[in-house]
Amino acid sequence: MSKEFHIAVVGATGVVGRQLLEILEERDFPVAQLRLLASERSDGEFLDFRGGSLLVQRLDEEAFAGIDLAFFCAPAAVSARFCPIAAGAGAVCIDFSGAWRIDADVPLVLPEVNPHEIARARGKKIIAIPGAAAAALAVALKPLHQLSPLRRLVVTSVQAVSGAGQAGIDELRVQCGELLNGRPCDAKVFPRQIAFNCLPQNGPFDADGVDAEEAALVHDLRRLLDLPELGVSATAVRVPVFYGYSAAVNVEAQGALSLPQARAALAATPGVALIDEPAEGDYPTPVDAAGQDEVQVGRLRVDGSRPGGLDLWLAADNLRAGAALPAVRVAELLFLGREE
Ligand SMILES: NC(=O)C1=CN([C@@H]2O[C@H](COP(=O)(O)OP(=O)(O)OC[C@H]3O[C@@H](n4cnc5c(N)ncnc54)[C@H](OP(=O)(O)O)[C@@H]3O)[C@@H](O)[C@H]2O)C=CC1
Ligand SMILES: N[C@@H](CC(=O)OP(=O)(O)O)C(=O)O
Repeated sequence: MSKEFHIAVVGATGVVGRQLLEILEERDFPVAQLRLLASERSDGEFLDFRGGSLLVQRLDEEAFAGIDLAFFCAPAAVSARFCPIAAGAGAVCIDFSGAWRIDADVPLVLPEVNPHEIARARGKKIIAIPGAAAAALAVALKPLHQLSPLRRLVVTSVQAVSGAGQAGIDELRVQCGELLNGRPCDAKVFPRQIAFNCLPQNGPFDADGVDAEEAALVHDLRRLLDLPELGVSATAVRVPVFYGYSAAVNVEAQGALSLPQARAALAATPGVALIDEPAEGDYPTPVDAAGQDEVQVGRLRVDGSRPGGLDLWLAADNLRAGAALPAVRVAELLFLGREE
């Protein structure tokens, strides 16, 4: 009989955690035992898995005994504290948060983009998954970089409220209801009203006015593409969209990027869906990307203002394509030797 694994999911009740359970089920990951962990708020709740109901338990230091693989889909502070504890108990940790991505000793893996990092990940106990924005961008930009090395990017990152977890979704829903009924609304999760608005802020600003999400996007993208010197100018905007990450990207490559070449390279890339029929009004949107495994790319245009210039627009499901699916693929590569 093939081996089955003892798995813990920290943050199982969150939006990423629930998406992860769905994908483990869909892809038939061999699970001997699934231990669902969350904060004390969810202690005693049940979540569905493979037709049954599993109890959610409060995360504590004893939670990782006998666990082979622990997915961490909780806030970064939880990962920072508990990944070493889980690793000490013998588990391999796959972390979705930003806690470990800047640690050069921790592999940052996205199977479509840097599968060679999997070799480095073997033997490591903590492995990081990139943020959803960097993941979607890296998948779409790698084939263009292979055509002509990238010199500089200008990215406007357009992020759904689900990027801020279940609380972000709830805040948009409540604010829409209040405003449509002529009542004032409170902002608790986001810094200002998000309903019917756009906020050029996703995290705290540093002393230079750079938003934490922008800095993380630049860092993760350079690391994934193995281009530490890549010029990236990023602006992250939170928009009143429930699900789906999108971005407008201006690419400057070292040599000319022709449209037919770029289209052919993107169309041939696993993990990319080229949706680029502007005359028929066919282009990616976050609503269409939600629920899909691929990063959708379209609106390809030559940027005639500079040599090697190209503009594009992309959209991807931030929870699925940008987070839970890459994490399960990493687990498949590490534990099952499964290749796509
Ligand atoms: N949302 C997205 O698009 C993406 C998110 N990520 C990262 O994934 C992680 C999870 O995000 P997301 O699912 O959106 O967030 P949610 O807020 O929806 O879920 C957070 C989860 O963490 C649990 N949790 C919170 N505090 C603790 C604690 N002290 N101890 C144990 N569990 C705790 C929550 O449990 P409870 O329900 O009991 O509160 C819940 O299960 C974050 O690190 C985020 O940055 C990464 C890529 C994309
Ligand atoms: N921060 C992203 C979601 C995400 O990718 O999480 P992380 O910060 O761990 O990369 C957002 O707000 O939309």
